[in-house]
Amino acid sequence: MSTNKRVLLVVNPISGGKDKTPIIDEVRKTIMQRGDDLHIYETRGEHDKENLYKVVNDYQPTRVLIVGGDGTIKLMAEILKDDKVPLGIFPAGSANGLAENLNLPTNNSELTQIALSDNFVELDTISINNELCLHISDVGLNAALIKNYQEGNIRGKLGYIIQSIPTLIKSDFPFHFKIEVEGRTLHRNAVLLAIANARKYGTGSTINPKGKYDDGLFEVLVFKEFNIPEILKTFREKVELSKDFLEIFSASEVIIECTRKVPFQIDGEYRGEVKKVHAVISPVKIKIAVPQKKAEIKLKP
Ligand SMILES: Nc1ncnc2c1ncn2[C@@H]1O[C@H](COP(=O)(O)OP(=O)(O)OP(=O)(O)O)[C@@H](O)[C@H]1O
Repeated sequence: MSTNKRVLLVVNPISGGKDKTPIIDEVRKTIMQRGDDLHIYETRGEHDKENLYKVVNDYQPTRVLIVGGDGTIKLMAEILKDDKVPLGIFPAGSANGLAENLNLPTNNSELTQIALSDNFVELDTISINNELCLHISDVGLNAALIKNYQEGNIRGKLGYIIQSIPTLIKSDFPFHFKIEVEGRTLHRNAVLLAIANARKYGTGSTINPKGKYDDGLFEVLVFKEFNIPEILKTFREKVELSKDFLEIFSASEVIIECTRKVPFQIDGEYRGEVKKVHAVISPVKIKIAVPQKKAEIKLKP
């Protein structure tokens, strides 16, 4: 067990509509038992980046624990910018896309032990339109759903379910995309085009069965039709999806253009409508504490 760590605990009080007190209490207790030092920062939703830059500079944490969803993990990764300070994650968002891929337990005491442990994975990140993406970004139907969710006032998975039917009715899919990938130019009609570093969405749906977090590549996923039986298949552990439904390209860079503006999201945060998306694998890697073995098996299938 390593001692004398300076642990920064970053808590998003609103994420997932859940009370974070039991997690904070568990972390406080464990840190005290270990004789480590703890500093807690609660996000406010405004000026968090500037505030956290200052906290990191002043406190010089040796470990950062995050209680929140992908948005909060991404915020911290953007501030730390490299893999020197490992992260420990407590999935407490509405849909925990990144954590869904790491096989983390749900029990707070186990999560705390893992978050402070020295068993790590190093994850690739993607720079998309000059913004860091850790998990999945997409243009099309899913981004429209995220926009409607963020404009609605019900948090958590229920909020997404409530918005799904109106999103489907209002959305003007399919969209026509020009895709420049690995020296080829392709034209595709699609309902949704995703750039994925991960295998699963936060809902647990496996959309990128061959995805590896640490191979220096991401996948471009072209969902060509809105096909409910195929969508339901993605919730199984071993997935074989039809090529008429989904086409996949592995790449280190892609340029996507659409003839009209399409809703766009990065790691669950809506970023407006765009006509062009440029994604390239980023030099930033992030180091995350994970359970021994289990996560390795998943990440290197
Ligand atoms: N105290 C706060 N009040 C309001 N918004 C906040 C606060 N702290 C953080 N936020 C917002 O929370 C979002 C990040 O949430 P995160 O991804 O961690 O969890 P989430 O449950 O997935 O979020 P959401 O339910 O909004 O999808 C950011 O948009 C950020 O601005």
